[in-house]
Amino acid sequence: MKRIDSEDMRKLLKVYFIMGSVNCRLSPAETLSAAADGGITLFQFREKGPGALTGAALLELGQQLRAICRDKRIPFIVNDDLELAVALDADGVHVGQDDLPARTIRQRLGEHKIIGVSAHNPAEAQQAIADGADYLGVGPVYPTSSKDDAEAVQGTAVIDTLRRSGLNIPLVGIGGITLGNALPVIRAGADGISVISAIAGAEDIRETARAFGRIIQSGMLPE
Ligand SMILES: Cc1ncc(COP(=O)(O)OP(=O)(O)O)c(N)n1
Ligand SMILES: Cc1ncsc1CCOP(=O)(O)O
Ligand SMILES: [Mg+2]
Repeated sequence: MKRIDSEDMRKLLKVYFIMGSVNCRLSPAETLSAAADGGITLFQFREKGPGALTGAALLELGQQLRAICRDKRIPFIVNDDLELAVALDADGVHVGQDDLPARTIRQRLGEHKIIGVSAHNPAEAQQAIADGADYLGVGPVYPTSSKDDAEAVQGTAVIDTLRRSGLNIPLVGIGGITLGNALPVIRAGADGISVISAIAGAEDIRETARAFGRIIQSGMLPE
């Protein structure tokens, strides 16, 4: 099977929801099901941070969330952990600058899986593309409390810089994105937004996911 087409990738990135058990107010299964009902377009299982599950419990949660994604027809990406991704038959893997190189992931998974790479500047983006990345995660755009070791806040300027340098690869902005500040990320050139807390911690998860979709689709804030 062949690599995902760039235009199909852009569609999947519109509302990219990321979470693990530590991010959830409800159970992870309830959280993901509600977000899926609200129309998220891609999901990343990121079991990370204080209190994160390991071993059999990690695998069990991964299997549960993977099954929900299959049922709702949402592609399932695993953060960092290539072996977990293989065990769960994930649709792809996301890696950062301190993780396994995208080239290694591509060699192991083959052409048909989705590979995402975090990039903070044009040089990292170029390397990711050369290594076979299908999309980039760029940020943190705004301050975030969901990642202790996040790089410095970059604002939307970093996305603008990447696009002005001629890079056309599908990309999402990430970090501190809310319903109120998502539009500038899209206007700077991102194909979508990637969100943990604004969806996982929302009072109404389904409606919040739905509202993100409307904003990204229309390019406008609701009345
Ligand atoms: C879509 C997306 N973009 C960026 C990241 C961050 O990846 P990384 O820099 O490896 O940090 P961790 O998430 O592993 O802590 C991401 N996970 N997803
Ligand atoms: C994983 C990650 N990478 C850069 S910022 C971030 C956390 C995003 O979480 P939130 O949407 O809650 O700010
Ligand atoms: Mg990582």
